[in-house]
Amino acid sequence: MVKMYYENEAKLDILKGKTIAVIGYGSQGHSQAQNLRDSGLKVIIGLRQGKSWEVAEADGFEVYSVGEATQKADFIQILLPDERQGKVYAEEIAPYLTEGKTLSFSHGFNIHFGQIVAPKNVDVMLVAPKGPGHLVRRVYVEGGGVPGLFAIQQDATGNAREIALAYANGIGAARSGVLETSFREETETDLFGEQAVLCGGASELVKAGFETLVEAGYQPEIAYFECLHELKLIVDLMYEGGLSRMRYSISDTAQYGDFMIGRRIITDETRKEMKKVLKEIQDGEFARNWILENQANRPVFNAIARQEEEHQIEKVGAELRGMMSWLNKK
Ligand SMILES: NC(=O)C1=CN([C@@H]2O[C@H](COP(=O)(O)OP(=O)(O)OC[C@H]3O[C@@H](n4cnc5c(N)ncnc54)[C@H](OP(=O)(O)O)[C@@H]3O)[C@@H](O)[C@H]2O)C=CC1
Ligand SMILES: CC[C@](O)(C(C)=O)C(=O)O
Repeated sequence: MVKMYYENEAKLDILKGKTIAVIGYGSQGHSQAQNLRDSGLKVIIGLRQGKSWEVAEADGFEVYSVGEATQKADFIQILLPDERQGKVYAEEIAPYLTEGKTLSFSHGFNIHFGQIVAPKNVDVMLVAPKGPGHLVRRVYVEGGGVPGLFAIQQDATGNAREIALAYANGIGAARSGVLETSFREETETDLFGEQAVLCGGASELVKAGFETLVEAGYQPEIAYFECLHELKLIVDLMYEGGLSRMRYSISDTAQYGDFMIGRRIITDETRKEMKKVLKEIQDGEFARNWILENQANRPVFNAIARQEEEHQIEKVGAELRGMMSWLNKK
């Protein structure tokens, strides 16, 4: 059984009195910064001028340019979009990354694919909550924590593991458990999960189901409830108690579909394609395509984003959710 670290083995002490610079104040940045501050640690924010800067100041943080924040900090947590990290690192972080500091990430993309190469005299690590940023904050405020991973790429100070675990505690991850991994494993599994299953796979499955029902003449509102809304409630059961908890709660008729029909939807073809996607992640083809797409100012990404906004499921969903006053819409 793999070892899980909890608060008792992930003491905050080594980060007490140190300055943590959270670089970026988006989904992960705002949640990690606020959790660390509420855990009693000193946090400053590094940003460019813009929307996030105003939000971080309104949330009561001292905000600096990325270079200034790096200069002032002992621990630098890079929470910028992956595709921008290489440039910002080279221009604004590397010049101030002096001996003994910690360079940390929540995803290993740039280190693993060689876009950032840190000097030998700093610690390099990742501490990654396994969940979306807004939930990292929400769950912490509720008294829990989103579980996390940590990995050490470089231990220049001899304290890197202790520091990583302290950071994991600060963001609340050690409340529910932190697992050790490597940059390679985190990067490849995270990319595979989000591309093939959680984001890519799940949204295509939802749209395919919705389109099938609507094309057959059923009301789009019914199709929305069936294929998108209820998915969250089913996944909640899996999250709380695995597939068996879902099976306990659903009807036997639904369970028949779970056993017999699901495998007609996720076929050997799909599994073959999943393996192909994983191979492209492992051999760097996916990283190259994503880096090149960004260098070309995202022509394909932008075109598909526009088409997706127009999808009927988005319009019907917005109307229905407008009637659900209890929903958290932040
Ligand atoms: N989203 C998630 O839940 C998860 C993300 N991660 C990882 O966390 C990291 C951050 O992702 P995420 O939180 O989604 O990112 P977001 O896109 O939500 O936020 C990015 C932040 O970086 C700022 N920023 C962008 N460009 C620059 C720049 N050139 N200089 C200074 N600041 C800049 C943005 O500010 P501005 O308002 O100025 O644009 C914004 O505050 C990534 O490595 C990602 O893989 C890991 C696990 C989950
Ligand atoms: C599933 C998407 C994710 O990998 C995450 C929330 O962990 C991301 O990078 O946003």
